[in-house]
Amino acid sequence: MIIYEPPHAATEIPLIDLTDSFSDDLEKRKAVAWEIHKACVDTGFFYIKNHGIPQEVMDAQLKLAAEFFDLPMEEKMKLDSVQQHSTRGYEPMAAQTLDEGSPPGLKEGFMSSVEAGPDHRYTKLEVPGTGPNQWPDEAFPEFRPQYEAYVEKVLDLGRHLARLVALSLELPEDYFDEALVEPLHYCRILKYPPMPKDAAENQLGAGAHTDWGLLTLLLQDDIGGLEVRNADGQWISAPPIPGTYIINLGEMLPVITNDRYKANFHRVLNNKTDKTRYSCPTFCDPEYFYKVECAPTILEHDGYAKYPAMTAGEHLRAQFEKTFGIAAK
Ligand SMILES: O=C(O)CCC(=O)C(=O)O
Ligand SMILES: [Fe+2]
Repeated sequence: MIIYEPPHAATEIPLIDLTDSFSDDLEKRKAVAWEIHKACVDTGFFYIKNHGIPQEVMDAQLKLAAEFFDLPMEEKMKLDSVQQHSTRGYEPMAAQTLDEGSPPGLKEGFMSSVEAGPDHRYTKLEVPGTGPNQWPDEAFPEFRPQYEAYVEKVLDLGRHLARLVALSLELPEDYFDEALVEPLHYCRILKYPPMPKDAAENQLGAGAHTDWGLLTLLLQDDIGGLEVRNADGQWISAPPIPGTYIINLGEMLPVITNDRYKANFHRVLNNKTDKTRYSCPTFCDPEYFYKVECAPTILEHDGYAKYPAMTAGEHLRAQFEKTFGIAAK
């Protein structure tokens, strides 16, 4: 029975070893799921190690990010995401305001999502925000194949984590499988330059926000700056730990769990070093039409759903429109 426990005010983000989660022994997988359960209740954030993605692949993705942002501005602007209302492609510096009332985050980005060509069901159904990705094929032909191979690996890890989350909620292990056959994913690379001397007092790299979907798998380099808000409202640091991913829960998990699991606020501080920070968050979210609703194990216990069900894709789209100021289409 999954009872409600008030969260502890964590002072650090737990590090979970995934080795046993790949075991054939269900009890071993459940033991890892229990660690995840505790982290989801308290912080909604945890590091994972021994997750199966080789260090070389992680390093190569961050190197690819640096090489992409080094392209001439003219090449990057050919992929401008906001101009094309697609949210895919290049995100110029300071294009996104995650924290209303604060200056836009001082970061530059690139994002890919589901590759929806003319025959894709999303295109046929005119799903908002859908379409093909924008790749720098001419200026940087190696970029797309490497980026896509990385996304595939991370989404596999996302599916694996979703199975552990299902176990952690006493649900069938495959509870989220259908939603994640073709996840409505977003993979971003982000560049946070050293902060200019004249930056506004409240300038951040990325303003405080909660992520919007199911699970985020964040790869960060060794510069640091990510902070997470704990149950007491204090900001705690999520420093780089080599070889790990930081996993955090998006806004769908509180809906699924009647708030047992947290989608905590996080932000990226001013980059006060003289080096550029690179990160690569991948948002592993359910397919567009998936109905996000209170899970049966929770409903059985609580007797009611705290939130109305929502369609995964509609929720994500609304958040894109809000933070990038894109006109709804
Ligand atoms: O760059 C980071 O470390 C975090 C970025 C982030 O929180 C996001 O893109 O949602
Ligand atoms: Fe985030």
